[in-house]
Amino acid sequence: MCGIFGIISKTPVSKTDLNILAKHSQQRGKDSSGLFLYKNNEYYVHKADYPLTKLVKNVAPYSCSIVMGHSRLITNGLSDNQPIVRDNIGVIHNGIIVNHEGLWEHIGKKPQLEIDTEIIAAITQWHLESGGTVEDVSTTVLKLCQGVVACAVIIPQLGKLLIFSNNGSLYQGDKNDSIAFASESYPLTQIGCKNINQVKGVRILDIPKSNNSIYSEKQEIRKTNLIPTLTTSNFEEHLLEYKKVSIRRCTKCLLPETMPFIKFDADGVCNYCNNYKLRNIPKPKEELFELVESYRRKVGNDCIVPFSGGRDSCYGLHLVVKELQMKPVAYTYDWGMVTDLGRRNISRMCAELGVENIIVADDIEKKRKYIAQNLSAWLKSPHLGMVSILTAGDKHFFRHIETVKKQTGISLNLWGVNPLEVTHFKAGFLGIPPYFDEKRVYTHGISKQLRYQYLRFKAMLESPGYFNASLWDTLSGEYYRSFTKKSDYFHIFDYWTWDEKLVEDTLDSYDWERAVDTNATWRIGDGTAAFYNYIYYTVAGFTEHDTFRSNQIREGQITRDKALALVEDENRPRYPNIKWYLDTVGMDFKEVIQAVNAIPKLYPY
Ligand SMILES: NC(=O)CC[C@H](N)C(=O)O
Repeated sequence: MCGIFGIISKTPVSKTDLNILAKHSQQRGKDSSGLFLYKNNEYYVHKADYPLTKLVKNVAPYSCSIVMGHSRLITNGLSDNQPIVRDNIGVIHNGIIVNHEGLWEHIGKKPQLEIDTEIIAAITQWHLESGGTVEDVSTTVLKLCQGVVACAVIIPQLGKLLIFSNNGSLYQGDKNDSIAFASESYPLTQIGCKNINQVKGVRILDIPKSNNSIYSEKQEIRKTNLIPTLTTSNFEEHLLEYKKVSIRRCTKCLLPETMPFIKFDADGVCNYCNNYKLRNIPKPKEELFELVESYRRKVGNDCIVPFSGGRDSCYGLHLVVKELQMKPVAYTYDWGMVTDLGRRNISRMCAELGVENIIVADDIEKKRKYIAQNLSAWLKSPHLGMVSILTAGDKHFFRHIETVKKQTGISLNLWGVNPLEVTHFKAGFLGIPPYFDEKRVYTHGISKQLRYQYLRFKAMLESPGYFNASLWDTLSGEYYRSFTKKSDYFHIFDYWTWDEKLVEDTLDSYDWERAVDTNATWRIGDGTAAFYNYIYYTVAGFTEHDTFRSNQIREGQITRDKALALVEDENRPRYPNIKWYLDTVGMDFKEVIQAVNAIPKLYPY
């Protein structure tokens, strides 16, 4: 999530160290920035709506002996920035406190800001007012708050700085006679810290006492709303079509005649069924235990779990911690299309399992602008084979995982990818035939990739708007997705059966949040899915859900009738989610939906 850091020294901080720490923090969030400083016997807060490295340059706090920084991925409260100050207590926080709204009543106080972080200062004050000790502040905060709390709490009146976390996204190290902390260990090694250790629990440091108010510089409020509040209208909701389509389907699974490259045999069974090889047959778990043995470490984390916050990676993280007994780092790439709910589930799981979360956050405004450019181009010449351009930006996930491996020194990756999630059809609509022997692969053959690029280029020529600033972003992401060598990785679901009921029941035990607009639990952390599935359904009469449920039928997990009933429910347009998507990319709901509805259907109508 956000990146936080601090240097607590008796002499002016090193400019080089400060720049390194600020730069690294920015990897974790770059929506806004903040500094907390001590100079001339006073504490100061500076906040800005631009990157932290720029703020450091502008404020130039090089004569200060205490500098703390915050590089924010905004999740709660757009109108506030960090550090927050309340009752003259300063806080910088990484994480999302998922129950903050309910806590205000418990402590008998009222929020003054929108941001969840404020509750940390308020609980601290409440604890101290009720006669609690400084030593126990963190226990009280962590007992009450659900979700990740990795923070620094500055109490000038008492001359104390507390740094604490419930998931380990916080490290501390020594350098000469100063102390430094950061969200990750890597920048601390870069500045040459010794005795670097992970902070799970609390460290209490002495800082100069001051009874004066923390001086807070007025902040600018950003213009682009990165976390729009949902405003709904019946008019818009009614624009969304959901027509029952009468369409020929495979007699065994649900795939319809509009599925690319589908062929039915004399019994009406499709080639996807006839070529299907069972996927959900786990190998003995002992094999995986043996494979990972040499990666285990006595101290520190030993594997990376790619972590989107969706149901499969959340369940995978649970298995890695609870069953495989490993100490993972959960790696998340936030490109601006992780839903608020997805972010909250990331926070819940990491806090509950005590797992460090390394997040790489992209330039969210830019990424969303790219989506808007591509969506506008798409709407000018709608082509189902080009829908995937809307999610091209997330492929940089594969680039950043390499950075995370390098920075943590951990090579082992354990993936929780659902074996039944196969969506051939997206490239199928572009003209790429299904490759039935495919397992879950992360590397596509070069020739397949070239063919894909060729067909896509042809489709792009139909709408010149595709040749926009995002093109390099798309191509470079795909390059990393397809061509970088992947080593030291295993799939959790090669060893544990993927059983939907078990997955959902397990996640419920973590209070995993479900979506308000669908009964489905798949893809609810992905802000793009509701919209692209709306396109597929409206034009082709099926969605990803049909392909997923069809695999479950083939695996013998559910009957065809049950699957049919499920997709009828799951394919319903998800208005709040589609609205969120179009709001975040800044597109007009009515215009976009009317354009989608007007696309000629692929089925008799
Ligand atoms: N990404 C984060 O860690 C967010 C911290 C806090 N919830 C905020 O919105 O600022």
